Amino acid sequence: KQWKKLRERVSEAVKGYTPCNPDNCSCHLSVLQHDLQPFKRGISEEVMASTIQRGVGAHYQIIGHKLYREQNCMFPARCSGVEHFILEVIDRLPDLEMVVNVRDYPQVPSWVQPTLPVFSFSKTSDYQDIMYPAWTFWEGGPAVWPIYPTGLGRWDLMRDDLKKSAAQWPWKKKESRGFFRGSRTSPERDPLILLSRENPELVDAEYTKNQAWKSEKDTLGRPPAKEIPLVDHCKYKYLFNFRGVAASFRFKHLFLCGALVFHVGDEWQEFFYLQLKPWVHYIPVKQDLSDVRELLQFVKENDGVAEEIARRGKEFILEHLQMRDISCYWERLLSEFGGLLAYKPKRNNSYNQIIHRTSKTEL
Ligand SMILES: O=c1ccn([C@@H]2O[C@H](COP(=O)(O)OP(=O)(O)O[C@H]3O[C@H](CO)[C@@H](O)[C@H](O)[C@H]3O)[C@@H](O)[C@H]2O)c(=O)[nH]1
Repeated sequence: KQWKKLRERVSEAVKGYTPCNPDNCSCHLSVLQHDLQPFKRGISEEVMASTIQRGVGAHYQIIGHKLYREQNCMFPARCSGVEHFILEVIDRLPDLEMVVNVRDYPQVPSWVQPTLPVFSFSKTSDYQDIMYPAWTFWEGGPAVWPIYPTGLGRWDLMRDDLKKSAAQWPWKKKESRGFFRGSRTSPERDPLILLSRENPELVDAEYTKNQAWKSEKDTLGRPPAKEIPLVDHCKYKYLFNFRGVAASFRFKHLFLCGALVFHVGDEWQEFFYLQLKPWVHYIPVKQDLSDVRELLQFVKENDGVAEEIARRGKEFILEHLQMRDISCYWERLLSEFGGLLAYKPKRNNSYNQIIHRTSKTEL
């Protein structure tokens, strides 16, 4: 009786949910249409020039199916992760140019006019950046010692590893506990760490180091915890996702464990988040975590409901976040963006052509 309301919330959400059309990455299409809306009357050469001049990202040009970039890229591995996908689809792209922000934080606040076209991987509704699939689907993700020394990447390989681990940890074998490992990139994570210290049976959540770690203050007064690879998260039923600086890359991985994802806060987005629905695919948790105890209790006492949400979440990522969906999103995004340029971009001869030795995902 106590859980009637929450059970109803789940069944209503499931009833109201229509699975999206998997053809041509159409699932995520409304996101790029929304992001490109401010530019529907065209992007002039002047607007593009002032975007480039602001220096908030790397200036790319695609001319005659070749990719060129200004010399500088703030994070070369991130640029490389972006270029991988562009090169995959370049034969089908029109001539265009764009500015790609490879920092974590978005750059185009909604209140600033005119809206400048800047591509960023993540934003909140306070920003008008154009979202693109993050570099980390290929390379350039955060380096975590000793588990991901060269940086989190290769979503294709990660998908396989996580699927294998999920098979070893079917729902019935998983431990009925909340789990989180990560660094203190946002203090919004603190309440879960504190809850774990108070009630380790309910949730096992600890801070690890990142490159910015200086003292125990950065791990909330305790020594940093040992890093746990994402595949080893699969032995727990309830996995937590939080924003960090911007969105956290871990969100997509957690689903593939076949675990129930507790998604804290709903401000920070990546291009695929919109199609994941609260109660259908994951458990939404208030940003201040004030409802987390109740939610953990609910899923423990309604194991069948929890298992079904976890199953739907995993299925969504398996079906709609494949490597081909990433390439397809890039292609549609850049094709439509190119169509909005109100001028013909001219090649900057000081830029080098970008050629990757392996630009095919299968290699
Ligand atoms: O023991 C651990 C610790 C971390 N991770 C993973 O390592 C990645 C990095 O984790 P964390 O240090 O917590 O950073 P995040 O806050 O998730 O991500 C930061 O780093 C990203 C790339 O730099 C940014 O885009 C985010 O906005 C920023 O908050 C995540 O995928 C974690 O799941 C593990 O698998 N096991």
